Amino acid sequence: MPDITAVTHAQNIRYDRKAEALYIIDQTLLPGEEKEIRLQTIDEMVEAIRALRVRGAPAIGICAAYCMYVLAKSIRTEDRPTFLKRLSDYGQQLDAARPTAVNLGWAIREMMRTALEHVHDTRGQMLDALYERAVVIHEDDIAKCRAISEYGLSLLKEGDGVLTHCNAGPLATSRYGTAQGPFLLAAERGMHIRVFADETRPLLQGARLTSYELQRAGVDVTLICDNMASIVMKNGWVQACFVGCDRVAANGDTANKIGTSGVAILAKHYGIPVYVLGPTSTIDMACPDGDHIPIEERDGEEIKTMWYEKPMALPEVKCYNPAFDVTDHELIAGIVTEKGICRPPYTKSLKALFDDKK
Ligand SMILES: CSC[C@H]1O[C@H](OP(=O)(O)O)[C@H](O)[C@@H]1O
Repeated sequence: MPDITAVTHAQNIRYDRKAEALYIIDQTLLPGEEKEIRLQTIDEMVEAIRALRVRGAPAIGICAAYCMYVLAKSIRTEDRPTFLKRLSDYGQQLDAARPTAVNLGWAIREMMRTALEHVHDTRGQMLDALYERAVVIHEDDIAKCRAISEYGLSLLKEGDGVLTHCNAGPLATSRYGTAQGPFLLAAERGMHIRVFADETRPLLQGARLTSYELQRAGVDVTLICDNMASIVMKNGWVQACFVGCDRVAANGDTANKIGTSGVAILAKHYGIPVYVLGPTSTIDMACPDGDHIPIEERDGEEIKTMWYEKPMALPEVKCYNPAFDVTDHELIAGIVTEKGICRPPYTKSLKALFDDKK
């Protein structure tokens, strides 16, 4: 029996205030095992982000915010300059774990700003402020994902087919998700949307996570290999593509999981609109275009051996394993944020989002 709420409200990141402990669901074990692990030390936190035990731009930011609180509590000094230096050093180690998702650095800077704002308070008052900021970052994302899901669903009608790439559901965010949020909202409302989920080589976020989330929520999901995207589009089964984002540049160029730009190029060929869905915290107005987005490169073993009983290539074979690529803004029909759907020209429509903040 589908349990939509169990999916939409899955606690991928949980801070236990009584136990004073930070827990995450280890996403590297899904879908076979749903296991919480505790993050206590900087090394455990960096490893968890680097190994994608916690992953997805918003989720990484939320986790980093709680990590900064946990680390602040571990700094035993009453000398405030020393405290701030040590917390800043921890923040730099966390930020270096993965370079592409802008939410990570954004959350760390937000926590450092909070520490500075309370530098003349007592230690207890500062720690309370840091905890409260982490909770606000977490709860804001819940509200943002809900709004993004509503705007995203407004683009679809009963019976539509949608192709998605990688995972941008509750596991990658807080609740509902971004690119997958509209599908869960549709399921809640009894609306039939057919989702084609790319497996998303090499780490299989689509196979392991998206199909796991959508199947359990009772969404009509079909898992395909990445090289099948063209045929499902050609068959007329796809009316739109919904993808997440890790960093959106000021001109609308968007970094997302490797393979996204290929999906967008295919979609343009078949006349299918591509929508990027993500919170404004993923938009980097200081980044002029996609050429300025740092692209994380990962270990080639993720390609050659990670999922196979026997290696699929000779050990000496070179690999190229970028974790993301950049989709040109001209291939994007709209960028769906919690503030609404931005349409081209993005240099204007994205800027307007932040002008609203004033
Ligand atoms: C809601 S952001 C999800 C975004 O993050 C994923 O990357 P990763 O699995 O490496 O953290 C992917 O790019 C998704 O679109």
